[in-house]
Amino acid sequence: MNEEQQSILLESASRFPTPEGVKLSYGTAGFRADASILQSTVFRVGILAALRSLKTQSVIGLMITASHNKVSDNGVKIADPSGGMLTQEWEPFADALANASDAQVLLGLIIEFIKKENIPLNGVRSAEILLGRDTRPSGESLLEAARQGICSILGSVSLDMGILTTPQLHWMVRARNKGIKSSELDYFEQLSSSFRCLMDLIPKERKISGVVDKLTVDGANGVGGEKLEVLKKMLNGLLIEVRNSGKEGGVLNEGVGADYVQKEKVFPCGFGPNDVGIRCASLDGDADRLVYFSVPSKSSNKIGLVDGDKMLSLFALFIKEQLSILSKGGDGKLNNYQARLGIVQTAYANGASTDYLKQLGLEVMFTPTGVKYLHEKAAEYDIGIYFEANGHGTILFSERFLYWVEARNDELSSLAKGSEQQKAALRLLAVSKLINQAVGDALSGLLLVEAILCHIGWSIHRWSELYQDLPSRQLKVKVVDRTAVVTTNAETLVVQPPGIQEAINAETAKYPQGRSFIRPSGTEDVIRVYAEASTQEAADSLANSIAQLVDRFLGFGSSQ
Ligand SMILES: CC(=O)N[C@H]1[C@@H](OP(=O)(O)O)O[C@H](CO)[C@@H](O)[C@@H]1O
Ligand SMILES: [Mg+2]
Repeated sequence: MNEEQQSILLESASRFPTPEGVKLSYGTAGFRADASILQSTVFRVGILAALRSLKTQSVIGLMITASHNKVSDNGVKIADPSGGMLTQEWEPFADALANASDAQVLLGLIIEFIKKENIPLNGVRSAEILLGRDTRPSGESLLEAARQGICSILGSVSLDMGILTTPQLHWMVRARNKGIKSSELDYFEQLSSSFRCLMDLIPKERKISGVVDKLTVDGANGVGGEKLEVLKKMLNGLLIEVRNSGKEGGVLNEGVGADYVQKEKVFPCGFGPNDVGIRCASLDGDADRLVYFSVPSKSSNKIGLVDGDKMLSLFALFIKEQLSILSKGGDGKLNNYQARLGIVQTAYANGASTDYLKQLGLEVMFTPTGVKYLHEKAAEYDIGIYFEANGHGTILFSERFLYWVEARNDELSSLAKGSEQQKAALRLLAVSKLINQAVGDALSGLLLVEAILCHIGWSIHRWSELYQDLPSRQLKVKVVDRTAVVTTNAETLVVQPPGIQEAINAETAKYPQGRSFIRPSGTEDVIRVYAEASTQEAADSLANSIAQLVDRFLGFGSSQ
């Protein structure tokens, strides 16, 4: 870095001092905090994005959002060239940058990192960053801070893509780096045309009227509702009513949204007793999470929740069926490919969903919590389906598999045009275009659910009855130091502190179908407790006992 570059960086960094006494960390979801203290963090993430772009010689994304958090919060995260999350190897550098005490320290860190990573400051390509933000009022000024950070690395270019859902920005970064059409309109066109394609491929005898009745969506008063209003006009054969689109004056995520609906298991604002029986869905604040629900009775605000596990099961059923149809065709040279279909869950997946998936003969893998882990695992398969119970997930198709399906489709076009095999190939290709390959995406997930329900002629109730969720309970426990808990085996076993896992085992063994685990949260200063058992009372009681154990071993009254 020459002197001119250094003095530009120093000058702009001095305009973004760090707030006193704040330590931030690039967790599972990037940096998040009250928006009023984030200017310097976002500025520095702008620098990080520019360096990442130079290092990879690719386009990088920078998204300003705090997802399902309250409206006064905000956050910032990076999309890597593939459209996925920032590589975990750079997270410590992100932490160091965000917490550097002043401009000089910051400059020192950057110079050292450029050297260590061998980042070409004067490479063939200069840095190029796509910027997106959700609807939070603080987004505009934070975006300006990001731009200043990017500009402080000489020659870097930032492109403001406006208000977007998080998955839209990830999708654009991926498309741009692949050299394919990458505008917001291209996104809508790809989703809507692949959805129409799936609908056109529904077998005539399965087109049961009345199934594709209207879908009613809670937009969390955020960006997802706004975008769905645009997308729904481009669809055929599906009626969508958006409530809480943000235009009605409701507050982002307040009593609305996928996180609220999934955690509280009650209907969101804007829904009520008149909605008994209808098919509803809820997006989170940046539209990367989706859950479905129905209102079972007029007399209560309780809902029937259809969560990420059930979406995963529906997708798995459909993909498995298409693969099986495709493998039945005896014709052609290309009919002997054994596609590997893998399912990825976390320990929070309801045990009944895992049993169901295993009964279908599917390979189910577990990773720690956080989509970056699930995504990585799913990418090992020809088709990898991953979901967190809270509704974040997608289906990944390997390049190799897609290449084969394209070739098989071409072969079938001449050998067996219009056959069931060819239709299955076309459906798989359409799903790979509809479902976001970069990251979980509520809008694309919603269209795939709708197309599949229509294809198999299922109501939300039939879907919900796929299996019966085991009663479960989640609790949070405040402890002295949550990092004292060290887990293994996809967070299902505790190895530190000694003795606690044995105590958990002994407690869990008392309950029929009992399962429980504890882990330190990656986004809150708590230990999370999860328990499942054959009845709700038993799950509650098991969770309470485990919480007491946590308190005994790690709480403020403990001797440790
Ligand atoms: C139990 C739970 O829902 N945990 C969430 C939550 O992580 P924790 O590490 O549990 O705080 O936030 C993550 C980021 O949004 C999300 O990926 C994850 O599923
Ligand atoms: Mg989100």
